[in-house]
Amino acid sequence: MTGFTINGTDLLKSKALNGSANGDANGRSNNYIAEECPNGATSSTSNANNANNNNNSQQIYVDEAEVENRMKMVINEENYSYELIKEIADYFLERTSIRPVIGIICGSGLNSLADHITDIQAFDYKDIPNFPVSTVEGHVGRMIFGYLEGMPVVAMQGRFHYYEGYPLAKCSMPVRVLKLVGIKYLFATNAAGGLNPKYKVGDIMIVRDHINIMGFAGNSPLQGPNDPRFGPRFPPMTNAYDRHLVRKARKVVREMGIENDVHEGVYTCLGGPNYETVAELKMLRIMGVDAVGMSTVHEVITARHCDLTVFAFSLITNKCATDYDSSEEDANHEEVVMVGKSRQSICGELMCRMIRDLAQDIQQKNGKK
Ligand SMILES: O=P(O)(O)O[C@@H]1C[C@H](O)[C@@H](CO)O1
Ligand code: HPA
Repeated sequence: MTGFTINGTDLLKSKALNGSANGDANGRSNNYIAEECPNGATSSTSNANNANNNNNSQQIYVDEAEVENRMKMVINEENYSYELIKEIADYFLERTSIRPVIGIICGSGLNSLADHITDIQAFDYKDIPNFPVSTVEGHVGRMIFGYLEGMPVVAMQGRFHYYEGYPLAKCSMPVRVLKLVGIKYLFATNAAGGLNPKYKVGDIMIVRDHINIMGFAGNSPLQGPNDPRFGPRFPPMTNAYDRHLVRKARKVVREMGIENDVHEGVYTCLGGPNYETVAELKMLRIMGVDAVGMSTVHEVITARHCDLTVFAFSLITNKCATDYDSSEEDANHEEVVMVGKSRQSICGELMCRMIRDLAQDIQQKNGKK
């Protein structure tokens, strides 16, 4: 027999059909009953409704936990439960006494942002149980705990991208680990193509907002069952990039005297790994995109879902070509990483000054309490 499904779950393969260890003597373990309707279609009801169910359909009893398990498998093959993420967070908490307030994600070519961290304790991704590994050049693959401008921080030297083959939920799973480690702020950085014609290679764009293009196609890091211990089913994204931190960044940039090289704009993430066509870039520009990349958006969505305060900036590593006769060199990762390295000191200074300023704010706030 085939054709018994609830939410895509093949009920015929369910344990309960063959009698469940958790069920009653008849194998009626839990709530769900699948019915083969006379026309061969499948429907489901709960036990509560079952008393009135006196049609001639064949009833099959299914283990509820099994159904839930299978739903998770169907929706997200690599589901990280709260418990598993907590295990990863505990791995760190048991090995370091540093309790970070800020988490930093280093973008392509921006590993050196973590060079400013002192008293470091580093963990290679490959040694962390259940943690993915970095496969992209320019992403070292290390988690670094330490102090930056006196603030306890943790930095990811290397992030995970959709094009590496990781589902979005797995790409941004480390953000939840950092949340359970105790961070309150997420500082995300990335390398991006400059689509706004005013942007030059080497400029910095403070991210004011994003357009979640992958979300338009129904792909979200929050897809699948929601665990309210992380956040609500339907989180708002109106203040995704904290306005106070954006304002602070503007002030810091003025103090550094680099306001001509720094912009505020809208970032978008595409799936990659290919760079964009001219037609795609033209469309993105019409939509209001200033910089194009392959990361960050899903991390920010995950961070806001668990109520982290987010700041992000993009290093413009190449100019996007919006006409076919453009004199721009074809986008390439070597250039991306090279520009990252050549602008590491300015990006590092921006990060350090932001954290210094934020540390003062936090101290003041704590003093007032
Ligand atoms: O990790 P980020 O977003 O900084 O890296 C960008 C996007 C791609 O991974 C890569 C393309 O060159 O750089
Ligand atoms: N497009 C997408 N991702 C990028 C780019 C780009 O031009 N540059 C760096 N990352």
